[in-house]
Amino acid sequence: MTSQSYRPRIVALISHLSFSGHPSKLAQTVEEILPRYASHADVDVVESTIADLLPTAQRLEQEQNVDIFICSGASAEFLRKNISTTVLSIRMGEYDLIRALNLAKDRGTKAGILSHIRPHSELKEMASLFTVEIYEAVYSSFEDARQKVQELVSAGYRVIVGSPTAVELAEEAGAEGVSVINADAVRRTLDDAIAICRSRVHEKLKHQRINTVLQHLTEGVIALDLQGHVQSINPSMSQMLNISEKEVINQSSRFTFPDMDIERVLRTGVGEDNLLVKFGNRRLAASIMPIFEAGQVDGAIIVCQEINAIQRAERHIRSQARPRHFIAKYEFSQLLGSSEAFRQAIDLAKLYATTTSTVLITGESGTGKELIAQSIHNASSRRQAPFVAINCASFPETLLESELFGYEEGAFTGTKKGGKSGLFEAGHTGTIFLDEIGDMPVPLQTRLLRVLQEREVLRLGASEPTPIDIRVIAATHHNLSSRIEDGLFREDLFYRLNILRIAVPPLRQRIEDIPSISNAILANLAHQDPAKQSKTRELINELMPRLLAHRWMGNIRELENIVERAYLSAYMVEHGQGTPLETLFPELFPATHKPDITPEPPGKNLQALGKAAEIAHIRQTLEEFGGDMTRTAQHLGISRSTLWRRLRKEG
Ligand SMILES: Nc1ncnc2c1ncn2[C@@H]1O[C@H](COP(=O)(O)OP(=O)(O)OP(=O)(O)O)[C@@H](O)[C@H]1O
Repeated sequence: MTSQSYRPRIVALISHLSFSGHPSKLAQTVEEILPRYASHADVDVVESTIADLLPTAQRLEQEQNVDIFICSGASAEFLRKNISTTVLSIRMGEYDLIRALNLAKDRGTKAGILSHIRPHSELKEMASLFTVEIYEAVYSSFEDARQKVQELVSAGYRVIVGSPTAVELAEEAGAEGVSVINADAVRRTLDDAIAICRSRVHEKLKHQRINTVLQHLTEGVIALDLQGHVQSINPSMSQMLNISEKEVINQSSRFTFPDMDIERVLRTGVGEDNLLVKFGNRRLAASIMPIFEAGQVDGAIIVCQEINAIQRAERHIRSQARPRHFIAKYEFSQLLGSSEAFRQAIDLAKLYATTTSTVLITGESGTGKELIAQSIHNASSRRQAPFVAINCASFPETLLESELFGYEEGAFTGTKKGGKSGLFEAGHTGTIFLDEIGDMPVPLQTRLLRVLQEREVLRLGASEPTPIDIRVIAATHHNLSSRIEDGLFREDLFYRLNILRIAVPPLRQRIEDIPSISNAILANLAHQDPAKQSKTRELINELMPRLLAHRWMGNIRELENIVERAYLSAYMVEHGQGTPLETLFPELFPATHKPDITPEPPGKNLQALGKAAEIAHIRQTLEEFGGDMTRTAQHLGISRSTLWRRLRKEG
């Protein structure tokens, strides 16, 4: 129901000393004015004897869902005491009185006015205007009215002015009755009745709306009356205090909140905010606000929240705020390398991207572990959420701890106001990349294990953990098994991390990628200078045998460095400035690189050579043939793929 669609149900209940069954004059008057109410209210006229008044009203109450009864004088008063539905009395107005007095004047007699409960203050003045002697008798019940009429008639009052019942009583006593109730009085009463019904519905709907809000609020709310008694309590508050609505309604709030000075708020009308109250062993943040009605304090409202819930919400908000730098840049399509070994690693990574499990990436420094981690994140369902990366080897233990887990305000000296969220919280719903996990101090490994197991983090100095939803990708260049043996890595953490594993091959095990990766790095560097690009390419081609034979301890990072240097040197080399390549790229021409043993002449059966000598020999031959793998293989009497394998094994 809306307040617009609502139609008040009103019954005009007209009572008589005796009732013939024919509509009375008053009933006819009411019926005549009803058409003007037809569009916005349902009004019925019901007549009964005074003796039948109560049962009739009760029957109507049950059958018709009546909003308001309208009734005259003492009948209204009588009904009000006996039924719960609102009863409005049809009251005479000043104008009705003037007309009645005018009538009495025409009859040339003294007039008795019969008023129900309240006398008319202006009556005396009015009477002098009409030169009529009047007497006002006030009655409180029907029996009282009958007695007053008899007294007036005995005292010589021949005209009695009053309600329809007073008129009947006057006639019964042999006097003339003049009714003050006319169409105007009925109209006024009906207008009042409709206004009351509408404002009640409006209030009811307003209450329903407020109640719906209260029912769904996560904050606990209690409303108190002026005496501090509980008027209502919402489900959150019941749950927080672990008490049922029945237990507290109409009870003094003093027992519920002994720490709160509720009386002072009700007395002074000044509320209090940010209070800390204890309820059992729960800590609540509370505020109490006065409720004003027509400018006067009429009660108070208490709003409570669990401190832990506030802290949780605050952390959640912090972890939702995503700084711009928590973004993964790389995607699988940007990763260079088409060698079998690298493609196998990437295929695995792509497969892992479809899951949310923890991934452990192993491989030497500079092999692209972080790029693979970023690509997994960007190919996963978490791509819209943060990607947070931290190098566990580059922080001292205490700093790493606060970076990862955050801290509460006051956890140690120098803490920020409001504390600080750690990277686990910052990466909530996304991915955290823990680089160099093998270097993480053992005490932090224990805390990390807890995060992985419980999926919640405990800030330093906090008592309540914060739930988090985060995917962990860890990477290390260490051999974790030997770290475990040395007591530097927790075995249980290793098993937690080692769910999905990717081993990224070092560059020396995929030397077939060197030409294409160098080209791609160069194209990226020199895309605005094609001439210089081709000069650099010539230089790189010249260096290629040495690039293929190099040990690449820094992997792609090192290759990037060499290509950059080649780019910067290409000009000098072209202009014959004479700087020998050995000087520009000393790592590619190591003096120590010369094998300790004198190599056998080319073509000698490889089986006869020791392992180190074998590799040295292969490298030298490769150099002699300008990096040409096919000719090198032919010369050595092995297949091209064996040649690849031998060079890789060296790594
Ligand atoms: N497959 C690749 N394609 C393109 N660039 C690569 C590739 N692998 C590595 N790189 C380059 O090498 C650099 C180092 O890569 P990355 O940081 O991912 O290596 P890492 O294995 O995580 O090294 P570290 O263990 O030292 O942190 C990157 O900046 C990137 O430019």
